[in-house]
Amino acid sequence: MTDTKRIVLSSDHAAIELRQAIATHIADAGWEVVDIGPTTPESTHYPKHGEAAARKVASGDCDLGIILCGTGQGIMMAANKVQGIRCGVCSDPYSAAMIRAHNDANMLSLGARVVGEGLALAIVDAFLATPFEGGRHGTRVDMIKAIEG
Ligand SMILES: O=C(CO)[C@H](O)[C@H](O)COP(=O)(O)O
Repeated sequence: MTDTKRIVLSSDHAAIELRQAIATHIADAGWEVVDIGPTTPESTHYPKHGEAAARKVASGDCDLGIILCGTGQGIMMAANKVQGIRCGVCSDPYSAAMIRAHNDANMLSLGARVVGEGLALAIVDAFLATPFEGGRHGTRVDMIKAIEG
């Protein structure tokens, strides 16, 4: 585990069970979990949940975020509209490690209709265990930040 501790979780209706499994898994591993729901299975709209989680990270209230929808794609798109957010969708642990190591991603997105629970937990573990490498990757992340203005 890095020294980052506080993780916000959110999803739409397609990913409530997987989100709750991830919350339990990372809390058991010692992370502080801020699960902002939703908790009921009614159909909802992923942009508002992606934005809400992203604002927790962008404000500094949380260090990292994990968000989920059916594919992980829509909620990732919403989160990335918030200034300061770098969120990637991952379906494998290698990519999850690399978005931390090379891209300094502060949010991970998962598709609950794409990955099963075991793979999702492995992806989350890789994301949370990997620090940003800096160096040449810092130059490139600074270029991403400059696009935001
Ligand atoms: O993956 C998603 C967005 O990228 C959503 O979870 C998905 O579009 C929801 O679909 P439905 O309303 O049919 O459950």
